[in-house]
Amino acid sequence: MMRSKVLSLVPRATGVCRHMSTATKLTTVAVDDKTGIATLTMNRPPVNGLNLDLLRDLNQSIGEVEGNKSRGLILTSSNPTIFSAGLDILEMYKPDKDRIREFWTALQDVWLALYGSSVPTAAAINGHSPAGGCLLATSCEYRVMLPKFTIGLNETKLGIVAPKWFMSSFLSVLPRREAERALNQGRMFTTEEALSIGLIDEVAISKEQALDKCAQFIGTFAKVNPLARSLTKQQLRAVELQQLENERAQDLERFLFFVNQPSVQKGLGIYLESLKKKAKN
Ligand SMILES: CC/C=C\C/C=C\C/C=C\CCC/C=C/C(=O)SCCNC(=O)CCNC(=O)[C@H](O)C(C)(C)COP(=O)(O)OP(=O)(O)OC[C@H]1O[C@@H](n2cnc3c(N)ncnc32)[C@H](O)[C@@H]1OP(=O)(O)O
Repeated sequence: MMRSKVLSLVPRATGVCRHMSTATKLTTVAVDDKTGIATLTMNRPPVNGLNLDLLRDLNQSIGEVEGNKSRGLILTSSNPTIFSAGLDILEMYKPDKDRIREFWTALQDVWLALYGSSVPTAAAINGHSPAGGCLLATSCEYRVMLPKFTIGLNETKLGIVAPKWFMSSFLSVLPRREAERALNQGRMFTTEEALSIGLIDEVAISKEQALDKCAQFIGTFAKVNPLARSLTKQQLRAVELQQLENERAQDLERFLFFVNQPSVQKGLGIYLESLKKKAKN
């Protein structure tokens, strides 16, 4: 039986209330009583764009899963065709100067929490997964994707640069040569291409099957000592995690400097327009 809990959206003590969302549920956590596995579902229409509110919710939900003795975490989306469209470009285009700092800090928090999670993690990628969506998926230990969608780090195509820690997640999954080429090209892979290159681990024909396959992956740790497993994972990921921990402030300043460049703002504006035009047609 599923014990489902919808998270409350109480602002964190350090948060700025003005920017918090309303009663909209942006993530839900459901723990399967039988398996003890938590499914964390993103639910921010129309495309699960990672804005400040969704990032804060994600962080809170990952924290909850860490705290509630779940045996694993499956990340997925309530949208039938989009896992996540990546960072909400509206947060970066003509940004409010305080909010954009909170936004990037929240993104750092989510990556540190997910990539560094002590429980086994898997992504059921039930839709397109560009850029920040790919970051979330590659921060997990296992990926199952549905056919006919795309995944990748397309930043260079947008005239922006994936930060080092985006690259770390990518490099933890792909051979360096493949990762380098894909990053430089800003390449989006189809499900079939992603499978053949190793960017995803399995293909499923439905979301239900993807969730099952993710649960099976998490089940492979059933007979492994949980503390030994979690310390092993954390040691394997320690260098990348520590690097961002040590450089958080510089990483934020680098991002702010880069994103505020007139040429970058211009590019983001053009890209947003093209997305809107496409949506209308
Ligand atoms: C020297 C430098 C050193 C270090 C670097 C330092 C700093 C680096 C600086 C920046 C790094 C930033 C890293 C960025 C990461 C990102 O994630 S950027 C976001 C990238 N995402 C995308 O490119 C995806 C764009 N979207 C799509 O391709 C499609 O929307 C979709 C395939 C996801 C879904 O397609 P459809 O179902 O057809 O939906 P629509 O296209 O019609 O979209 C509906 C609606 O949503 C809006 N929208 C889509 N994506 C976004 C988005 N990412 N942000 C904001 N809004 C988005 C779209 O405009 C439509 O809106 P409406 O017209 O309905 O209002």
